[in-house]
Amino acid sequence: MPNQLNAQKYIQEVIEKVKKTNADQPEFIQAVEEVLPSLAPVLEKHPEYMEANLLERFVEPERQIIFRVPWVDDQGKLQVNRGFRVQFNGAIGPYKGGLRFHHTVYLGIIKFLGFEQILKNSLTGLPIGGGKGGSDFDPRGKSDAEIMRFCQSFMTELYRHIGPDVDVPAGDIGVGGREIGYLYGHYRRIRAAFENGVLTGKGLSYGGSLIRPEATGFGVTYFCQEMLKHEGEVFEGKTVALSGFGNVTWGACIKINELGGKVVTLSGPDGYIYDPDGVSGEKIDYLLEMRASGRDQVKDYADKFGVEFYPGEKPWGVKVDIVMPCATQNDIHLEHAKQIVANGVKFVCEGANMPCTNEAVEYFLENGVIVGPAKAANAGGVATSALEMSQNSMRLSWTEEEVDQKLHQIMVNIHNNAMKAAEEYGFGYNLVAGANIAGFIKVAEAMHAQGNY
Ligand SMILES: NC(=O)C1=CN([C@@H]2O[C@H](COP(=O)(O)OP(=O)(O)OC[C@H]3O[C@@H](n4cnc5c(N)ncnc54)[C@H](O)[C@@H]3O)[C@@H](O)[C@H]2O)C=CC1
Ligand SMILES: O=C(O)CCC(=O)C(=O)O
Repeated sequence: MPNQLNAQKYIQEVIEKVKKTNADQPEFIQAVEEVLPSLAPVLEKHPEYMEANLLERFVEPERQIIFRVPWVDDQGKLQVNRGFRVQFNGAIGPYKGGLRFHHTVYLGIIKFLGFEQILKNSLTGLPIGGGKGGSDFDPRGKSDAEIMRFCQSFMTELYRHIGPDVDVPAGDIGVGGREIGYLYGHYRRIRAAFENGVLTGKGLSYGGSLIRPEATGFGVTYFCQEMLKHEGEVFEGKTVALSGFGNVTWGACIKINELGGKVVTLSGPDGYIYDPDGVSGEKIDYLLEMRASGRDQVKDYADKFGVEFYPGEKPWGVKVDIVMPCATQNDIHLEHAKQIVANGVKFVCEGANMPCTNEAVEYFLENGVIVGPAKAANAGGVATSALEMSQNSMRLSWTEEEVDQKLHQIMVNIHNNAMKAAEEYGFGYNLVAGANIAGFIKVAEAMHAQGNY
Protein backbone atom coordinates (compact mmCIF):
# COMPACT_ATOMS: atom_id res chain seq x y z
CA MET A 1 0.00 0.00 0.00
CA PRO A 2 2.68 2.61 0.84
CA ASN A 3 4.39 1.92 -2.50
CA GLN A 4 1.07 2.26 -4.29
CA LEU A 5 0.46 5.66 -2.72
CA ASN A 6 4.04 6.69 -3.35
CA ALA A 7 3.94 5.64 -6.99
CA GLN A 8 0.77 7.57 -7.74
CA LYS A 9 1.97 10.61 -5.84
CA TYR A 10 5.37 10.47 -7.54
CA ILE A 11 3.76 10.20 -10.99
CA GLN A 12 1.51 13.16 -10.26
CA GLU A 13 4.50 15.22 -9.15
CA VAL A 14 6.38 14.41 -12.34
CA ILE A 15 3.33 15.26 -14.49
CA GLU A 16 2.88 18.57 -12.67
CA LYS A 17 6.51 19.45 -13.27
CA VAL A 18 6.23 18.53 -16.97
CA LYS A 19 3.15 20.75 -17.25
CA LYS A 20 4.90 23.63 -15.55
CA THR A 21 8.14 23.43 -17.47
CA ASN A 22 6.57 22.67 -20.87
CA ALA A 23 3.42 24.78 -20.63
CA ASP A 24 3.76 25.85 -24.27
CA GLN A 25 3.88 22.24 -25.55
CA PRO A 26 0.36 20.75 -25.22
CA GLU A 27 1.06 17.71 -27.42
CA PHE A 28 4.07 16.72 -25.32
CA ILE A 29 2.06 17.13 -22.10
CA GLN A 30 -0.72 15.03 -23.64
CA ALA A 31 1.68 12.19 -24.45
CA VAL A 32 3.19 12.26 -20.94
CA GLU A 33 -0.24 12.36 -19.28
CA GLU A 34 -1.32 9.35 -21.31
CA VAL A 35 1.72 7.21 -20.52
CA LEU A 36 2.75 7.91 -16.93
CA PRO A 37 -0.37 6.88 -14.97
CA SER A 38 -0.25 3.37 -16.46
CA LEU A 39 3.30 2.93 -15.14
CA ALA A 40 2.21 3.05 -11.48
CA PRO A 41 2.23 -0.73 -10.96
CA VAL A 42 5.74 -0.99 -12.42
CA LEU A 43 7.00 1.66 -10.01
CA GLU A 44 5.25 -0.09 -7.12
CA LYS A 45 7.19 -3.22 -8.01
CA HIS A 46 10.41 -1.22 -8.41
CA PRO A 47 10.60 1.43 -5.68
CA GLU A 48 14.30 1.77 -6.55
CA TYR A 49 13.22 3.55 -9.74
CA MET A 50 11.41 6.16 -7.67
CA GLU A 51 14.39 6.51 -5.34
CA ALA A 52 16.60 7.13 -8.38
CA ASN A 53 14.05 9.64 -9.75
CA LEU A 54 14.04 7.66 -12.98
CA LEU A 55 10.73 9.03 -14.25
CA GLU A 56 11.83 12.65 -14.15
CA ARG A 57 14.88 11.73 -16.20
CA PHE A 58 12.66 9.69 -18.56
CA VAL A 59 10.52 12.74 -19.49
CA GLU A 60 13.50 15.03 -20.08
CA PRO A 61 15.24 14.65 -23.48
CA GLU A 62 18.92 13.81 -23.34
CA ARG A 63 19.57 16.47 -25.98
CA GLN A 64 17.53 18.94 -28.07
CA ILE A 65 19.06 20.53 -31.13
CA ILE A 66 17.41 23.51 -32.81
CA PHE A 67 19.01 25.06 -35.85
CA ARG A 68 18.61 27.57 -38.67
CA VAL A 69 17.88 26.18 -42.14
CA PRO A 70 18.45 28.85 -44.81
CA TRP A 71 17.67 27.90 -48.43
CA VAL A 72 17.08 29.66 -51.72
CA ASP A 73 13.72 29.32 -53.47
CA ASP A 74 13.16 29.16 -57.24
CA GLN A 75 12.77 32.95 -57.38
CA GLY A 76 16.25 33.36 -55.89
CA LYS A 77 14.86 34.58 -52.57
CA LEU A 78 16.45 33.37 -49.37
CA GLN A 79 14.03 31.55 -47.08
CA VAL A 80 14.65 30.53 -43.49
CA ASN A 81 13.12 27.61 -41.60
CA ARG A 82 13.75 26.07 -38.22
CA GLY A 83 15.22 22.56 -37.89
CA PHE A 84 14.90 20.22 -34.90
CA ARG A 85 16.39 16.98 -33.66
CA VAL A 86 15.42 15.73 -30.23
CA GLN A 87 17.61 12.88 -28.99
CA PHE A 88 15.26 11.75 -26.30
CA ASN A 89 16.58 8.51 -24.88
CA GLY A 90 19.57 6.43 -25.95
CA ALA A 91 19.58 3.88 -23.12
CA ILE A 92 18.85 0.84 -25.31
CA GLY A 93 20.41 1.88 -28.63
CA PRO A 94 21.25 4.74 -30.99
CA TYR A 95 18.51 7.38 -31.20
CA LYS A 96 16.06 6.38 -33.93
CA GLY A 97 13.02 8.12 -35.33
CA GLY A 98 11.73 10.02 -38.31
CA LEU A 99 11.94 13.57 -39.59
CA ARG A 100 8.71 15.50 -40.15
CA PHE A 101 8.51 18.39 -42.62
CA HIS A 102 5.21 20.15 -42.02
CA HIS A 103 4.23 23.76 -41.40
CA THR A 104 2.83 22.88 -37.94
CA VAL A 105 6.15 21.52 -36.62
CA TYR A 106 7.55 23.11 -33.46
CA LEU A 107 9.44 21.75 -30.47
CA GLY A 108 6.33 20.39 -28.71
CA ILE A 109 5.38 18.19 -31.69
CA ILE A 110 8.91 16.82 -32.04
CA LYS A 111 9.06 16.12 -28.29
CA PHE A 112 5.76 14.24 -28.17
CA LEU A 113 6.85 12.17 -31.15
CA GLY A 114 10.29 11.54 -29.64
CA PHE A 115 8.76 10.53 -26.31
CA GLU A 116 6.40 8.05 -27.96
CA GLN A 117 9.29 6.76 -30.03
CA ILE A 118 11.24 5.66 -26.91
CA LEU A 119 8.51 3.20 -25.93
CA LYS A 120 7.68 2.19 -29.49
CA ASN A 121 11.29 1.37 -30.31
CA SER A 122 11.62 -0.61 -27.11
CA LEU A 123 8.48 -2.59 -28.03
CA THR A 124 10.04 -3.72 -31.32
CA GLY A 125 12.51 -5.79 -29.28
CA LEU A 126 15.35 -4.28 -31.33
CA PRO A 127 18.23 -2.17 -29.96
CA ILE A 128 17.05 1.35 -30.86
CA GLY A 129 16.65 4.42 -28.66
CA GLY A 130 14.09 7.18 -29.17
CA GLY A 131 14.50 10.37 -31.16
CA LYS A 132 12.63 12.53 -33.63
CA GLY A 133 13.27 15.59 -35.76
CA GLY A 134 11.95 17.78 -38.49
CA SER A 135 11.24 21.27 -39.64
CA ASP A 136 8.42 23.77 -40.08
CA PHE A 137 9.29 23.74 -43.80
CA ASP A 138 6.06 23.30 -45.79
CA PRO A 139 6.63 20.98 -48.78
CA ARG A 140 3.25 21.92 -50.31
CA GLY A 141 3.68 23.47 -53.74
CA LYS A 142 7.49 23.35 -53.60
CA SER A 143 9.45 22.30 -56.68
CA ASP A 144 11.75 19.33 -56.66
CA ALA A 145 14.77 21.66 -56.82
CA GLU A 146 13.52 23.62 -53.80
CA ILE A 147 13.03 20.44 -51.81
CA MET A 148 16.56 19.31 -52.69
CA ARG A 149 18.08 22.63 -51.65
CA PHE A 150 16.14 22.59 -48.42
CA CYS A 151 17.24 19.00 -47.62
CA GLN A 152 20.87 19.86 -48.35
CA SER A 153 20.78 22.86 -46.04
CA PHE A 154 19.03 20.83 -43.34
CA MET A 155 21.74 18.16 -43.53
CA THR A 156 24.52 20.76 -43.52
CA GLU A 157 23.75 21.22 -39.81
CA LEU A 158 22.24 17.85 -38.91
CA TYR A 159 25.19 15.72 -40.12
CA ARG A 160 27.35 16.60 -37.10
CA HIS A 161 24.72 15.23 -34.69
CA ILE A 162 23.97 11.88 -36.37
CA GLY A 163 25.74 8.67 -37.41
CA PRO A 164 25.03 4.92 -37.79
CA ASP A 165 25.85 4.32 -34.11
CA VAL A 166 24.69 7.72 -32.84
CA ASP A 167 21.35 8.74 -34.28
CA VAL A 168 19.58 7.35 -37.35
CA PRO A 169 16.78 9.51 -38.78
CA ALA A 170 14.15 8.33 -41.29
CA GLY A 171 10.90 9.61 -42.82
CA ASP A 172 7.65 10.82 -41.32
CA ILE A 173 5.01 13.28 -42.59
CA GLY A 174 6.41 15.14 -45.61
CA VAL A 175 9.58 13.05 -45.72
CA GLY A 176 9.67 10.01 -48.01
CA GLY A 177 12.12 8.27 -50.32
CA ARG A 178 12.89 11.40 -52.34
CA GLU A 179 13.80 13.51 -49.30
CA ILE A 180 15.84 10.68 -47.73
CA GLY A 181 17.77 10.44 -51.02
CA TYR A 182 18.65 14.14 -51.00
CA LEU A 183 19.53 14.04 -47.31
CA TYR A 184 21.77 11.01 -47.72
CA GLY A 185 23.49 12.42 -50.82
CA HIS A 186 24.45 15.51 -48.89
CA TYR A 187 25.55 13.57 -45.81
CA ARG A 188 27.79 11.40 -48.01
CA ARG A 189 29.28 14.48 -49.64
CA ILE A 190 30.09 16.16 -46.33
CA ARG A 191 31.41 13.01 -44.66
CA ALA A 192 33.17 11.71 -47.79
CA ALA A 193 32.17 8.18 -46.76
CA PHE A 194 29.55 5.60 -47.69
CA GLU A 195 27.95 5.37 -44.24
CA ASN A 196 24.50 4.36 -45.37
CA GLY A 197 23.42 3.11 -41.94
CA VAL A 198 22.98 6.77 -40.95
CA LEU A 199 19.48 7.02 -42.46
CA THR A 200 16.72 4.53 -43.17
CA GLY A 201 13.98 4.55 -45.76
CA LYS A 202 16.64 4.77 -48.46
CA GLY A 203 16.20 3.75 -52.09
CA LEU A 204 17.00 0.12 -52.89
CA SER A 205 20.01 1.03 -55.06
CA TYR A 206 21.95 2.51 -52.12
CA GLY A 207 21.08 0.35 -49.14
CA GLY A 208 17.34 0.62 -48.62
CA SER A 209 15.30 -2.36 -47.46
CA LEU A 210 12.54 -4.04 -49.39
CA ILE A 211 9.16 -3.53 -47.66
CA ARG A 212 10.29 -0.41 -45.70
CA PRO A 213 7.90 1.84 -47.70
CA GLU A 214 4.99 -0.54 -46.97
CA ALA A 215 6.12 -1.48 -43.45
CA THR A 216 4.12 0.90 -41.25
CA GLY A 217 0.86 0.22 -43.12
CA PHE A 218 1.50 -3.53 -43.26
CA GLY A 219 2.48 -3.51 -39.59
CA VAL A 220 -0.63 -1.70 -38.38
CA THR A 221 -2.77 -4.15 -40.36
CA TYR A 222 -0.92 -7.16 -38.90
CA PHE A 223 -1.41 -5.67 -35.43
CA CYS A 224 -5.11 -5.15 -36.06
CA GLN A 225 -5.32 -8.72 -37.34
CA GLU A 226 -4.07 -9.89 -33.91
CA MET A 227 -6.69 -7.72 -32.16
CA LEU A 228 -9.38 -9.28 -34.36
CA LYS A 229 -8.00 -12.78 -33.75
CA HIS A 230 -8.16 -12.20 -30.01
CA GLU A 231 -11.92 -11.63 -30.41
CA GLY A 232 -12.33 -14.58 -32.80
CA GLU A 233 -12.73 -12.37 -35.87
CA VAL A 234 -10.96 -11.80 -39.22
CA PHE A 235 -10.46 -8.97 -41.74
CA GLU A 236 -12.37 -10.85 -44.44
CA GLY A 237 -15.58 -8.95 -45.22
CA LYS A 238 -14.91 -6.07 -42.81
CA THR A 239 -15.20 -2.40 -43.83
CA VAL A 240 -12.49 -0.03 -42.68
CA ALA A 241 -12.39 3.76 -42.30
CA LEU A 242 -8.88 5.11 -42.86
CA SER A 243 -7.73 8.70 -42.61
CA GLY A 244 -4.90 10.31 -44.57
CA PHE A 245 -3.75 9.21 -48.01
CA GLY A 246 0.02 9.18 -47.40
CA ASN A 247 2.61 6.50 -46.83
CA VAL A 248 0.95 4.72 -43.90
CA THR A 249 -2.54 4.81 -45.42
CA TRP A 250 -1.17 3.45 -48.72
CA GLY A 251 0.55 0.47 -47.04
CA ALA A 252 -2.53 -0.25 -44.93
CA CYS A 253 -4.78 -0.20 -48.03
CA ILE A 254 -2.60 -2.82 -49.75
CA LYS A 255 -2.55 -5.20 -46.80
CA ILE A 256 -6.22 -4.76 -45.81
CA ASN A 257 -7.21 -5.61 -49.41
CA GLU A 258 -4.93 -8.66 -49.35
CA LEU A 259 -6.65 -9.86 -46.18
CA GLY A 260 -10.12 -9.42 -47.67
CA GLY A 261 -11.11 -6.16 -45.96
CA LYS A 262 -12.57 -3.11 -47.72
CA VAL A 263 -11.26 0.43 -47.19
CA VAL A 264 -14.11 2.90 -47.72
CA THR A 265 -12.70 6.25 -46.58
CA LEU A 266 -9.56 8.37 -46.99
CA SER A 267 -8.95 11.91 -45.80
CA GLY A 268 -6.72 14.96 -46.09
CA PRO A 269 -6.57 18.44 -44.59
CA ASP A 270 -9.36 19.40 -47.05
CA GLY A 271 -11.95 16.77 -46.01
CA TYR A 272 -12.69 13.09 -46.67
CA ILE A 273 -13.87 10.83 -49.47
CA TYR A 274 -16.28 7.90 -49.25
CA ASP A 275 -15.74 5.09 -51.75
CA PRO A 276 -18.40 2.40 -51.21
CA ASP A 277 -16.71 0.08 -53.74
CA GLY A 278 -13.48 0.16 -51.77
CA VAL A 279 -10.02 1.65 -52.32
CA SER A 280 -8.30 -1.13 -54.27
CA GLY A 281 -6.14 -1.86 -57.32
CA GLU A 282 -5.19 1.22 -59.37
CA LYS A 283 -6.91 3.44 -56.81
CA ILE A 284 -4.24 2.45 -54.28
CA ASP A 285 -1.49 3.24 -56.81
CA TYR A 286 -3.07 6.65 -57.31
CA LEU A 287 -2.41 7.50 -53.64
CA LEU A 288 1.30 7.58 -54.49
CA GLU A 289 0.63 10.14 -57.22
CA MET A 290 -1.49 12.24 -54.87
CA ARG A 291 1.28 12.27 -52.29
CA ALA A 292 4.01 13.06 -54.83
CA SER A 293 1.97 15.94 -56.31
CA GLY A 294 2.58 18.02 -53.17
CA ARG A 295 -1.01 19.33 -53.38
CA ASP A 296 -1.99 17.66 -50.10
CA GLN A 297 -5.66 17.26 -50.93
CA VAL A 298 -7.86 14.17 -50.97
CA LYS A 299 -10.39 15.80 -53.29
CA ASP A 300 -8.16 14.71 -56.20
CA TYR A 301 -9.25 11.11 -55.51
CA ALA A 302 -12.94 12.06 -55.69
CA ASP A 303 -12.37 13.95 -58.96
CA LYS A 304 -10.53 11.03 -60.54
CA PHE A 305 -12.78 8.18 -59.43
CA GLY A 306 -16.14 9.95 -59.21
CA VAL A 307 -16.87 9.31 -55.54
CA GLU A 308 -18.35 11.61 -52.89
CA PHE A 309 -16.08 14.25 -51.33
CA TYR A 310 -17.03 15.83 -48.00
CA PRO A 311 -15.13 19.11 -47.65
CA GLY A 312 -13.95 20.13 -44.17
CA GLU A 313 -15.25 16.91 -42.57
CA LYS A 314 -13.64 13.87 -40.98
CA PRO A 315 -14.56 10.30 -41.91
CA TRP A 316 -15.49 9.16 -38.41
CA GLY A 317 -19.26 9.34 -38.86
CA VAL A 318 -19.21 6.63 -41.57
CA LYS A 319 -20.58 3.29 -40.37
CA VAL A 320 -17.78 0.72 -40.60
CA ASP A 321 -16.39 -2.25 -38.68
CA ILE A 322 -12.86 -0.97 -38.05
CA VAL A 323 -11.39 2.53 -37.66
CA MET A 324 -7.72 3.16 -38.48
CA PRO A 325 -6.57 6.78 -38.19
CA CYS A 326 -3.36 7.07 -40.28
CA ALA A 327 -2.96 10.83 -40.87
CA THR A 328 -1.80 12.94 -37.95
CA GLN A 329 -2.16 13.61 -34.22
CA ASN A 330 -5.49 14.45 -32.56
CA ASP A 331 -7.54 13.42 -35.58
CA ILE A 332 -10.17 11.74 -33.36
CA HIS A 333 -11.67 13.88 -30.58
CA LEU A 334 -14.20 12.88 -27.94
CA GLU A 335 -17.16 13.86 -30.16
CA HIS A 336 -15.83 11.60 -32.95
CA ALA A 337 -15.25 8.80 -30.44
CA LYS A 338 -18.91 9.07 -29.44
CA GLN A 339 -19.97 8.77 -33.09
CA ILE A 340 -17.66 5.80 -33.62
CA VAL A 341 -19.02 4.00 -30.55
CA ALA A 342 -22.61 4.81 -31.55
CA ASN A 343 -21.89 3.21 -34.93
CA GLY A 344 -20.99 -0.04 -33.17
CA VAL A 345 -17.28 -0.06 -34.06
CA LYS A 346 -15.38 -2.59 -31.94
CA PHE A 347 -11.81 -1.98 -33.15
CA VAL A 348 -9.74 1.21 -33.38
CA CYS A 349 -6.16 0.68 -34.49
CA GLU A 350 -3.83 3.69 -34.60
CA GLY A 351 -1.57 4.02 -37.66
CA ALA A 352 -0.66 7.65 -37.03
CA ASN A 353 1.13 8.86 -33.88
CA MET A 354 -1.30 9.91 -31.12
CA PRO A 355 -4.23 10.21 -33.54
CA CYS A 356 -6.80 10.05 -30.72
CA THR A 357 -7.03 12.54 -27.88
CA ASN A 358 -6.67 11.08 -24.38
CA GLU A 359 -10.40 11.70 -23.78
CA ALA A 360 -11.27 9.78 -26.96
CA VAL A 361 -9.12 6.80 -25.92
CA GLU A 362 -10.68 6.77 -22.44
CA TYR A 363 -14.17 6.84 -23.99
CA PHE A 364 -13.31 3.94 -26.28
CA LEU A 365 -11.96 1.85 -23.42
CA GLU A 366 -14.95 2.63 -21.18
CA ASN A 367 -17.25 1.50 -23.97
CA GLY A 368 -15.53 -1.79 -24.71
CA VAL A 369 -13.78 -0.73 -27.92
CA ILE A 370 -10.43 -2.47 -28.40
CA VAL A 371 -7.74 0.10 -29.06
CA GLY A 372 -4.44 -0.71 -30.75
CA PRO A 373 -2.26 2.15 -29.45
CA ALA A 374 0.06 3.87 -31.93
CA LYS A 375 3.29 3.09 -30.16
CA ALA A 376 2.56 -0.61 -30.60
CA ALA A 377 0.40 -0.71 -33.73
CA ASN A 378 2.54 1.52 -35.96
CA ALA A 379 5.91 0.17 -34.75
CA GLY A 380 6.33 -1.86 -37.95
CA GLY A 381 7.86 1.14 -39.73
CA VAL A 382 10.66 1.71 -37.28
CA ALA A 383 11.12 -2.04 -36.78
CA THR A 384 11.75 -2.43 -40.51
CA SER A 385 14.09 0.55 -40.33
CA ALA A 386 16.06 -1.39 -37.72
CA LEU A 387 16.06 -4.35 -40.12
CA GLU A 388 17.43 -1.97 -42.77
CA MET A 389 20.21 -0.97 -40.33
CA SER A 390 21.03 -4.66 -39.79
CA GLN A 391 21.25 -5.28 -43.54
CA ASN A 392 23.49 -2.21 -43.95
CA SER A 393 25.81 -3.42 -41.17
CA MET A 394 26.00 -6.89 -42.69
CA ARG A 395 26.38 -5.49 -46.23
CA LEU A 396 23.63 -7.71 -47.60
CA SER A 397 19.96 -7.50 -48.62
CA TRP A 398 17.15 -9.72 -47.50
CA THR A 399 14.34 -10.72 -49.88
CA GLU A 400 10.86 -9.25 -49.72
CA GLU A 401 9.58 -12.47 -48.14
CA GLU A 402 12.30 -12.48 -45.48
CA VAL A 403 11.64 -8.88 -44.44
CA ASP A 404 7.86 -9.26 -44.49
CA GLN A 405 8.03 -12.44 -42.46
CA LYS A 406 10.26 -10.76 -39.83
CA LEU A 407 7.97 -7.71 -39.75
CA HIS A 408 4.90 -9.91 -39.31
CA GLN A 409 6.51 -11.83 -36.45
CA ILE A 410 7.60 -8.57 -34.76
CA MET A 411 4.02 -7.25 -34.88
CA VAL A 412 2.65 -10.50 -33.42
CA ASN A 413 5.27 -10.31 -30.65
CA ILE A 414 4.43 -6.68 -29.87
CA HIS A 415 0.76 -7.52 -29.59
CA ASN A 416 1.44 -10.52 -27.36
CA ASN A 417 3.91 -8.67 -25.15
CA ALA A 418 1.51 -5.75 -24.68
CA MET A 419 -1.30 -8.19 -23.92
CA LYS A 420 0.79 -10.12 -21.38
CA ALA A 421 2.08 -6.98 -19.66
CA ALA A 422 -1.47 -5.65 -19.33
CA GLU A 423 -2.66 -8.94 -17.83
CA GLU A 424 0.31 -9.23 -15.46
CA TYR A 425 -0.16 -5.71 -14.10
CA GLY A 426 -3.93 -6.00 -13.68
CA PHE A 427 -5.25 -4.15 -16.75
CA GLY A 428 -6.95 -7.10 -18.51
CA TYR A 429 -6.92 -6.95 -22.32
CA ASN A 430 -6.01 -3.25 -22.37
CA LEU A 431 -3.35 -2.86 -25.04
CA VAL A 432 -2.96 0.86 -24.30
CA ALA A 433 -1.70 0.25 -20.77
CA GLY A 434 0.08 -2.96 -21.83
CA ALA A 435 2.12 -1.21 -24.54
CA ASN A 436 3.18 1.54 -22.15
CA ILE A 437 4.28 -0.98 -19.54
CA ALA A 438 6.01 -3.43 -21.87
CA GLY A 439 7.86 -0.59 -23.61
CA PHE A 440 8.86 1.08 -20.36
CA ILE A 441 10.22 -1.98 -18.54
CA LYS A 442 13.18 -2.49 -20.89
CA VAL A 443 14.12 1.20 -21.03
CA ALA A 444 13.81 1.60 -17.25
CA GLU A 445 15.99 -1.45 -16.65
CA ALA A 446 18.65 -0.12 -19.01
CA MET A 447 18.54 3.38 -17.53
CA HIS A 448 18.79 2.07 -14.00
CA ALA A 449 21.69 -0.23 -14.88
CA GLN A 450 23.55 2.70 -16.43
CA GLY A 451 23.56 4.84 -13.31
CA ASN A 452 22.04 8.23 -12.76
CA TYR A 453 22.29 9.76 -16.28
N1 LIG B 1 6.10 6.86 -42.30
C1 LIG B 1 6.28 6.03 -41.30
O1 LIG B 1 7.02 5.07 -41.41
C2 LIG B 1 5.57 6.24 -40.03
C3 LIG B 1 4.63 7.20 -39.86
N2 LIG B 1 3.93 7.27 -38.69
C4 LIG B 1 2.90 8.27 -38.49
O2 LIG B 1 1.85 8.06 -39.42
C5 LIG B 1 1.22 9.30 -39.74
C6 LIG B 1 1.25 9.51 -41.24
O3 LIG B 1 2.59 9.57 -41.68
P1 LIG B 1 3.01 9.29 -43.18
O4 LIG B 1 1.97 8.49 -43.86
O5 LIG B 1 4.39 8.79 -43.15
O6 LIG B 1 3.06 10.75 -43.77
P2 LIG B 1 2.67 11.27 -45.23
O7 LIG B 1 3.31 12.59 -45.36
O8 LIG B 1 2.97 10.23 -46.24
O9 LIG B 1 1.11 11.41 -45.14
C7 LIG B 1 0.51 12.21 -44.19
C8 LIG B 1 -0.97 12.21 -44.45
O10 LIG B 1 -1.60 12.88 -43.37
C9 LIG B 1 -2.41 13.92 -43.89
N3 LIG B 1 -2.39 15.05 -42.95
C10 LIG B 1 -1.31 15.68 -42.45
N4 LIG B 1 -1.70 16.67 -41.65
C11 LIG B 1 -3.04 16.68 -41.67
C12 LIG B 1 -4.03 17.46 -41.02
N5 LIG B 1 -3.71 18.46 -40.22
N6 LIG B 1 -5.32 17.13 -41.25
C13 LIG B 1 -5.66 16.10 -42.06
N7 LIG B 1 -4.77 15.33 -42.69
C14 LIG B 1 -3.49 15.62 -42.49
C15 LIG B 1 -1.78 14.32 -45.21
O11 LIG B 1 -2.73 14.92 -46.05
C16 LIG B 1 -1.34 12.95 -45.72
O12 LIG B 1 -2.40 12.29 -46.33
C17 LIG B 1 1.95 10.35 -38.92
O13 LIG B 1 1.30 10.49 -37.68
C18 LIG B 1 3.31 9.72 -38.69
O14 LIG B 1 3.95 10.25 -37.56
C19 LIG B 1 4.12 6.38 -37.69
C20 LIG B 1 5.04 5.40 -37.80
C21 LIG B 1 5.91 5.30 -38.94
O1 LIG C 1 11.72 4.40 -39.29
C1 LIG C 1 11.99 5.24 -38.47
O2 LIG C 1 13.08 5.35 -37.92
C2 LIG C 1 10.99 6.30 -38.10
C3 LIG C 1 9.62 5.85 -37.92
C4 LIG C 1 8.85 6.91 -37.22
O3 LIG C 1 9.15 8.08 -37.33
C5 LIG C 1 7.79 6.52 -36.32
O4 LIG C 1 7.75 5.36 -35.91
O5 LIG C 1 6.97 7.39 -35.97
